[in-house]
Parts: sequence; C-alpha cells; structure tokens
Amino acid sequence: MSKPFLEVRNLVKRFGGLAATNNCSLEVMRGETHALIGPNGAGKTTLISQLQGQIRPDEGHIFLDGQDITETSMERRALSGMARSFQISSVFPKFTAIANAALAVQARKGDSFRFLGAAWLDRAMMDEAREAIELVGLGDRAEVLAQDLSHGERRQLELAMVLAMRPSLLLLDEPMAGMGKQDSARMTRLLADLKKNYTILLVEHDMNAVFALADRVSVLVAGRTIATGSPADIRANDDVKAAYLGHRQH
Ligand SMILES: Nc1ncnc2c1ncn2[C@@H]1O[C@H](COP(=O)(O)OP(=O)(O)OP(=O)(O)O)[C@@H](O)[C@H]1O
Repeated sequence: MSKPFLEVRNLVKRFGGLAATNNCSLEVMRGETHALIGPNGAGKTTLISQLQGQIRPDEGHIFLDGQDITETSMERRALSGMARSFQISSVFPKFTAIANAALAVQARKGDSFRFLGAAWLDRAMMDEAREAIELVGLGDRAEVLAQDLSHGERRQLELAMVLAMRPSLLLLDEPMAGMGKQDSARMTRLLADLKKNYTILLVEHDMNAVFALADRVSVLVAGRTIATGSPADIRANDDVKAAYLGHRQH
C-alpha cells in the first residue's frame, strides 16, 4: 500500500471547552479527490484551516508527502504546494480577472500580494495567468473587472487563482457555496476535469457534487472522522445515516 500524500494524525483543536477537531485522522492519497462531509459544525473548516496553517492544532500531526508540517508556516505550506481556495474577499474587485490571476502567480513567485509591482508587465507571468483563467473557463472574461463577474464566475476566478499557485494539493472549502443549480453543475464539470491532474481535498455540502467527484469520502462528526470509503460505501453506511439524521444540510 503506498503512503498517503496528506496524513492527518489525531488532530485536536479546542476553542475554549469545545474540541472543534477531536482526535481527527485522515489520509489523502496522491491523485485522489477526497471529499470531506459532515453536519454543520462538525469541524470541517477548522480542519482545513489547520491544514493550511492558519490555525495551529493543540495536539496531533500533519504530514505532507511524508514531511511533518505541523509547525510549518502558512506561507511555506503555500509555497510547498498546499493551496486553499481563495475566498471572494481576497479577489480585488477593481482589477480584471486576469490581473487577479497574475497577482496569484506573483504571490507564488515569492512576492507578497501587497507589492503590486509590475505583475502585468512580466510576459511570463501574464501567460501563466491566462493559462489559469482559461483552465477554469473564463478565457473570454479575462478583461472583465472582478466586480462585474457573476457570483459563479467569481468562484471560478478564485479557483484560477489557486491553480496559478501550481498546487500539489488543492484544499477546496465549499466551492459550490451560494451557487444556483446551473453554476454548481458548471463548477462540478470543471472540477471533474481538474481532478485528473490534481490531488484534491473537497469540503462540500452539495451531495450531488460530492458523489460525482469523489474517489473516496470521509465523514466528520463532532470533530472526528467516523467513516472513510467509496461514495457507494458511504451512502450505505448506517453510522453515516444515523449521524445525518436530524442534521439537515444547508
Ligand atoms: N474561531 C472560533 N472560535 C470559537 N469556536 C469556533 C471557532 N471556529 C469554529 N468554532 C466552532 O467549532 C465548531 C466547528 O466549526 P467549523 O466551522 O469547523 O464546522 P464546519 O463543519 O465547517 O461547519 P459548516 O458545515 O457549518 O461550515 C463549531 O461548533 C464552531 O462554532
């Protein structure tokens, strides 16, 4: 059996008396699309924040490609390929889609977002930015200001910005949030295409998307992984069914 690309071992994060992740363990194999599901408040976002390095665990370890990164800074994790989807708030509304993607390329090259230097004077960076924009299907919207994009298109732009980081592991926290049926379906198709080339950890409430995309699914309940398996296994798992009873998803 090959080693996991991402391994989470007994992660604990407490907020006061509440353990948001409570001895959480998880393994994601290289090339896999692994979905993380669970009722509201189960600790999914807290787990992703610990993987990204934004929140430090109280206990436990995180390994990326065999390296213990539990104490590694968020910046170093990003540079070593761990990329969380940008939130809409990190998109610059008055910049074009492609300029936003260029800033993400620039960030990968070690410059801060704050130094808006000459990102768009650098031909190579612009080519990379265009490639990312085209990968997410926004090629013909490249010159549109981010503020004039639809909600769905802005989420596509966030994805382009993550891809511009050349990630080895994509952490996607609810990429379909706030989307209508049509946009969700488009994002699902886009991710189905991307999953061929990336290792993805996907947190998502949209079960149609989860079951369409995931190679394996882990179920988080009260901060702990209660089951991991194929989508078919998870659908049939009695513990999972019980955990969801009374927890309607939004
Ligand atoms: N910064 C914080 N301070 C205090 N409590 C927090 C903090 N962040 C999260 N929590 C609590 O930790 C628990 C897990 O929250 P988290 O957002 O990780 O769950 P989730 O599974 O992502 O939920 P959802 O599906 O609703 O997004 C919740 O009870 C939440 O209220």
